[in-house]
Amino acid sequence: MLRWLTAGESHGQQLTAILEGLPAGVRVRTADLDVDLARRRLGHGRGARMSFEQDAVSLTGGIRHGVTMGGPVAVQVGNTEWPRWQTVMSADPVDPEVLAGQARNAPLTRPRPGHADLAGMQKYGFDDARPVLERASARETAARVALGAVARAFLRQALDVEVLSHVVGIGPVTVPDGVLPGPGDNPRIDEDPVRCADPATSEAMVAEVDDARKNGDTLGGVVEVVVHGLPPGLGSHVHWDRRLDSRLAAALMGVQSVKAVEVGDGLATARRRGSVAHDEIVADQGRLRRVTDRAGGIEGGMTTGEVLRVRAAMKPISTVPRALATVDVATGEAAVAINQRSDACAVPRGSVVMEAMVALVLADAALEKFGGDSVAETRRNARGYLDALRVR
Ligand SMILES: Cc1cc2nc3c(=O)[nH]c(=O)nc-3n(C[C@H](O)[C@H](O)[C@H](O)COP(=O)(O)O)c2cc1C
Ligand SMILES: C=C(O[C@@H]1CC(C(=O)O)=C[C@@H](OP(=O)(O)O)[C@H]1O)C(=O)O
Repeated sequence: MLRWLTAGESHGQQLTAILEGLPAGVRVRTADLDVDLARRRLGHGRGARMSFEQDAVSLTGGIRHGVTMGGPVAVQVGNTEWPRWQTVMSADPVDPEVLAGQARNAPLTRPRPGHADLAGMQKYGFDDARPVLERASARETAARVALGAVARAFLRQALDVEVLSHVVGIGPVTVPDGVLPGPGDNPRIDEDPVRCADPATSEAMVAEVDDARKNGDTLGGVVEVVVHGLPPGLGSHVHWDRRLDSRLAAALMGVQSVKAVEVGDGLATARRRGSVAHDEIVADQGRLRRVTDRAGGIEGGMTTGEVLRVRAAMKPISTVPRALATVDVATGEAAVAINQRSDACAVPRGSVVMEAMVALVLADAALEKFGGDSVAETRRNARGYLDALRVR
């Protein structure tokens, strides 16, 4: 079983993440994590913070000379803005007079509709949104992306699996049907300002983001994660919490701002007749494959061996510059919501986070199926299984 956990606040000293259960022998370097962390900072519509802050990543456990040793992999993602926040976010108590002089420490009492502020303040008994937003913030996704890079290395080395993603919708602008990136397409997609695989749609998406920003507004959208090279049989039909679709949905729903998850053709499938909803099976050079992939590579809670496609819909950023109505909880009076700097649209950045979540779930499902205390053993087990399938 692969387990992972993150800790840390948006303006804290660092994020900390642990990945437990990975076999020995996975080749992974700090530079591999840097690549994905840098991808998570890009995209038209990103906020100011993404350009001046850096992710200072270090691998602090589980890896020696670029190879995992079988113990928990520990990662730190330092926040380069920490010197400006170390008083306000100090773990130890600070002299109240020193704190009083810090403008950043002023209580945030005008909760933003759409963010975690109000529900978190009510639930935890705070008069200030700071302790809520610090952990609710998607800054935390940097830690997940760092672990996702490790999971991605394992999937590649054990199974030749490639996880990639593209943006299929921003606000009302959507890609035409049938746009499906191939295994080597991520670098090309990364070059696009909104990580869209279709150049004409990308231009319209950029215009939509510019228009929203000009009007003091924000946008959400839809991301599709595409996985090539999966064997059939990851996940299981036997129990709801072992189904791969259920595990993927939970992982993607667990990303800040995700409001819907769709597997394969998802909602469109519900509108079709059965005769044109499913993927017919043919024998092809000793292998059983599907003529279409409407199911998005999952049937009965298990991979089919076809391309996996799963979509996540992100709501618009809740820190809306044209600030929304709220109540100042300090006075009980009507007010406008907290509104400082913010992303206008985080969908391109979000797509990299979704890749990480999918990579972690798939790495877990692969280890459950094939086991292995070393990546070589996992690979051998997977080969044996695939050979047996071919014989049958
Ligand atoms: C990559 C990423 C970046 C985000 N950036 C911002 C942001 O700059 N400002 C903001 O208000 N919300 C941002 N969000 C969304 C908030 O984190 C989200 O609205 C909040 O956690 C509440 O969402 P929930 O209701 O889904 O939990 C971002 C989300 C993601 C995934
Ligand atoms: C810091 C990151 O994202 C942040 C996520 C976020 C939110 O509310 O989710 C709000 C913004 O932070 P701030 O309000 O301090 O400008 C984003 O910059 C990051 O992704 O590294």
